[in-house]
Amino acid sequence: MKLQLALDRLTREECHRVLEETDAYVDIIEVGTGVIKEYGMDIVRDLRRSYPDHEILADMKTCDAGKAETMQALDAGADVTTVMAFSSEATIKTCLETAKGKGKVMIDLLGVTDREKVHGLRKLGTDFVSLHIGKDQQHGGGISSETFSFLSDMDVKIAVAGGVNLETIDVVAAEAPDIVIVGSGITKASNPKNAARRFKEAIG
Ligand SMILES: O=C([C@H](O)CO)[C@H](O)[C@H](O)COP(=O)(O)O
Repeated sequence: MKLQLALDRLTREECHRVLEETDAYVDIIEVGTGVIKEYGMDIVRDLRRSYPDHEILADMKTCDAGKAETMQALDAGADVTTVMAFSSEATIKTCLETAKGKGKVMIDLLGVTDREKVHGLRKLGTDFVSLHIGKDQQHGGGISSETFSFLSDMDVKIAVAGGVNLETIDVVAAEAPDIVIVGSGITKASNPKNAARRFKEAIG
């Protein structure tokens, strides 16, 4: 299991500050959608330069213009970009084809409740998805073991995101996803370094 740190709702300086404290425990640096909206591809290039040995995911949340947005992210130095599962098949196929040989595409299942949709994504060539409970949905609870039943028996690489905290990490880790994504559980902690260390220890 890998730990992905989601940098969301932070200034450029705060992104650097959090990473200086936590990088030893983080496998994948996620440049969050809001941070990209604020600073553009420049922040992806910036973090690529500062962290040449880390995997970097640009959370583009692409839903159209798949070729241009995938190239933007990968050209800026991201290893992984994201596309929304609810996008058209044409967009998802374009993202997958564009990234071939250059990087990876994670398909964000935010809002998807139909397992047939995931079967359809598999037919398009998807092998990497994220189970995601969005920020605005988290008042109903974050990720739990029930979230994982949605993908039971599906042969895909799974990342999981959405309000994962130190109280829920053991339940999440027990489901053994490939990647656990944590944002505010680390970035808003009183001691981000300590929090990152505890998440990393919990996922083994
Ligand atoms: O993708 C995310 C969300 O949609 C905001 O852009 C977050 O990175 C993801 O939810 C993880 O953050 P936390 O929920 O704060 O752990």
